[in-house]
Amino acid sequence: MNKLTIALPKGRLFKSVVPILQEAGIVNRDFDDDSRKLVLTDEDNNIDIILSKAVDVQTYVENGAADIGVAGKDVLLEAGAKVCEVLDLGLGYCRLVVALPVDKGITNLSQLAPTGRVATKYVNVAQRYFDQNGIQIEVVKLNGSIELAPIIGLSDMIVDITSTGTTLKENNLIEIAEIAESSARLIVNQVSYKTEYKRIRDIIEKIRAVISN
Ligand SMILES: Nc1ncnc2c1ncn2[C@@H]1O[C@H](COP(=O)(O)OP(=O)(O)OP(=O)(O)O)[C@@H](O)[C@H]1O
Ligand SMILES: O=P(O)(O)OC[C@H]1O[C@H](OP(=O)(O)OP(=O)(O)O)[C@H](O)[C@@H]1O
Repeated sequence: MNKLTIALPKGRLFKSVVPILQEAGIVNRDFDDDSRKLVLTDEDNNIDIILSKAVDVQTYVENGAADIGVAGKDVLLEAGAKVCEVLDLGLGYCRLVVALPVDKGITNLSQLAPTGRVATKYVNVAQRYFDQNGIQIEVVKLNGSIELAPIIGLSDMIVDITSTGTTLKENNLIEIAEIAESSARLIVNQVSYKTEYKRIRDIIEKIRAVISN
């Protein structure tokens, strides 16, 4: 049996995904939260778990460095990675939205000026969305705390994910449009899906059984 490699995001999804893999019997061992190890081997199941930044999981999977991975749909939409998206894990639900300061008095896209400056991590998603809506934008790429940009005048609006809505609210921002919904997806390398089809299907079905319980 060949060794399979599963890439997991180190961040907020990790704690929710590991118990699913354990309950599905795909991995037996425990994973120490405090460990700095980036490759965790489960000898019994012949599986390596590699831990990467959430945005990088799809890169490992697309290039075959990992056979399977877990990535947010937001990240997949942004990267456009050539991977097989095989299962919605129903975790990490959030929405990609356009938001701007409440005090601008704008409540929907049609009230926006024909040009504007947008701060975001999701530059491709944002560009595509505004192109489709005939609004010319300049994108300012940021890597976090996106909500800060319109407050301090770096941008007119933002494209970012929202979940509870707390961050938008606490920074006096209002959502004016939803671009997409997002949740964590199981992704598979296109070649591995063919060469290890039976084993990977078995893994998918075991995970499906756990999450549909
Ligand atoms: N507030 C949130 N609520 C629910 N899901 C979220 C939230 N923020 C992010 N997610 C989802 O979880 C995925 C991973 O997010 P996470 O914050 O762990 O990664 P990250 O933004 O790359 O963080 P870091 O840069 O700290 O590693 C995102 O791609 C998204 O799908
Ligand atoms: O609607 P909420 O429940 O408030 O969640 C939304 C926030 O969560 C994410 O930020 P994260 O915590 O990943 O920090 P970041 O700003 O550094 O990306 C996202 O970028 C929003 O800022």
